[in-house]
Order: sequence, then C-alpha cells, then structure tokens
Amino acid sequence: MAGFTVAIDGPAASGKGTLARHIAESYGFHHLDTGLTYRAVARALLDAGVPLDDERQAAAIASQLDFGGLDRATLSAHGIGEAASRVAVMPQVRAALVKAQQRFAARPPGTVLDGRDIGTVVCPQAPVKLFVTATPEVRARRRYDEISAAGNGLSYDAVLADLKKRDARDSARTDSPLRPAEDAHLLDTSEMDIEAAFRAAKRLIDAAYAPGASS
Ligand SMILES: Nc1ncnc2c1ncn2[C@@H]1O[C@H](COP(=O)(O)OP(=O)(O)OP(=O)(O)O)[C@@H](O)[C@H]1O
Ligand SMILES: Nc1ccn([C@@H]2O[C@H](COP(=O)(O)O)[C@@H](O)[C@H]2O)c(=O)n1
Repeated sequence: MAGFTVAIDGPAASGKGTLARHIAESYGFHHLDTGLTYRAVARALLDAGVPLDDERQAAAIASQLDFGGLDRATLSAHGIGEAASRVAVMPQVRAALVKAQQRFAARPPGTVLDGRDIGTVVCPQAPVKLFVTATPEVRARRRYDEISAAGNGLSYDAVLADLKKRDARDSARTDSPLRPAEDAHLLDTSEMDIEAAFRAAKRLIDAAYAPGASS
C-alpha cells in the first residue's frame, strides 16, 4: 500500500525545505530533501577530484548513494549548491537518483519530498503538490541572514547573484527543468513568515488527507 505524498518544489532558498520539515513533523511523515542527494553526488566528485561533468562516474556514485547517510549540516554549505546544479543537468544522474527517490516516496504512512521535479517527475501522482516561491530579493535576504548567522562572509549581492544563476540553470536544463506541475498549488511566501506558510500548506493537505486511508 503506497503512503500519502506531499510533493514540494520551488527555486533556491524559497523555504521549501523548512516547510517540508514542518509538515513531516506535524503529520508523522518521512521527509526527503532531494537537493541533498544531488549535493552528495557533487561532494563525492569534488572529494575524488573528478570533473563535475563526468556523467559516467557521477551516475555510478548516484546509483550507490546511501540516502540514510545524507548529512544536511555539511552538504547544505552554500558553495555546494552551485556544484550540485551542474551535476543535476546530467540525465543518467537524475535517472539513478529519481529511482531511489521514488522508492523513498512509497514509505508508509506518508512522505514529504522537496526539490525541483517532485511534482512533475518523481511523484506526478502525489495528491498534494506545492510550488513554493518568493521574490529573488526576499530569498537572497533569507539565505544571506542564514549564512551570516553561521559566521560566513558572503555579501548580499553575491548571494543574490548565486541564486539567480542557479535558478536560471535549473529552469533551462532539458531534463526535468524547474517548473510547477500543472496541478500544483502556488505558495508565494514573500510576505509570509514560516508559520503562515505552514498554515496555508496545512489547509491544502487537510483537504486531501485522511489518516489510515491509502492514496
Ligand atoms: N516563510 C519564511 N519566512 C522567513 N524565513 C523563511 C521562510 N521560509 C524559510 N525561511 C528561511 O529562509 C532560509 C531558506 O529556507 P530553506 O532552507 O527552507 O529554503 P530551501 O528552498 O529549502 O533552500 P534550498 O533550495 O537551498 O534547499 C532559511 O534560513 C529559513 O529559515
Ligand atoms: N529534485 C531536485 C533537487 C535538487 N536539484 C538540484 O540540486 C541543486 C541543490 O538543491 P537544493 O535544493 O539543495 O538547493 C539545485 O540547484 C538543483 O540543481 C534538482 O535538480 N532536482
């Protein structure tokens, strides 16, 4: 019996991961930040001194990735996002990761996956799809605050430029570009705090989710 899946997509630093974690905690669902899977492949290539565009080696790493060992604290470093988005253009890497992400998505009683292609490719049958956005300036401000609080010295302008560059690459790639699924609910959090975004998502989930029933 398949579990209930909440599919969350959106551009960098839109707040999709924060929202996904709140939903998972509130409903007792398993959460997968699929961005970490692309980041882990990029990290492994960088550590091994392998060029980021070596599709064969990248796909081999992707097909053996241990989803249980993804360490958000180290992989979420700002610089790895750029490397991950270069790795994420390669179809063989995506195919390997999507297969494992789909296995994860079937876990009972339910799952929340966040990324760029969850509603369109990984879980097109998900009963609830959210596309989380905010203006580039708001997203850059949030990410800048996060990076500054961690003691790192990037300027706001550098963060904004990085986010725009990564969003452009993610949206323009041929395989599984960043875009909302046709049946996704748009959630613009530019003027919402984390709690308001969660309340809006909860209304949509509660309208579709009956605990104990299969999806
Ligand atoms: N609605 C919100 N209001 C204010 N701050 C928020 C909101 N949502 C998220 N944040 C903050 O913005 C930053 C980015 O959020 P988060 O990491 O969830 O984004 P993301 O879309 O998952 O990013 P990435 O694509 O890099 O994985 C975090 O510091 C988070 O605490
Ligand atoms: N489903 C996904 C998730 C992520 N990516 C790529 O990984 C990069 C890093 O993701 P974050 O969510 O951690 O920022 C992202 O820029 C994408 O290139 C993806 O393609 N598909």
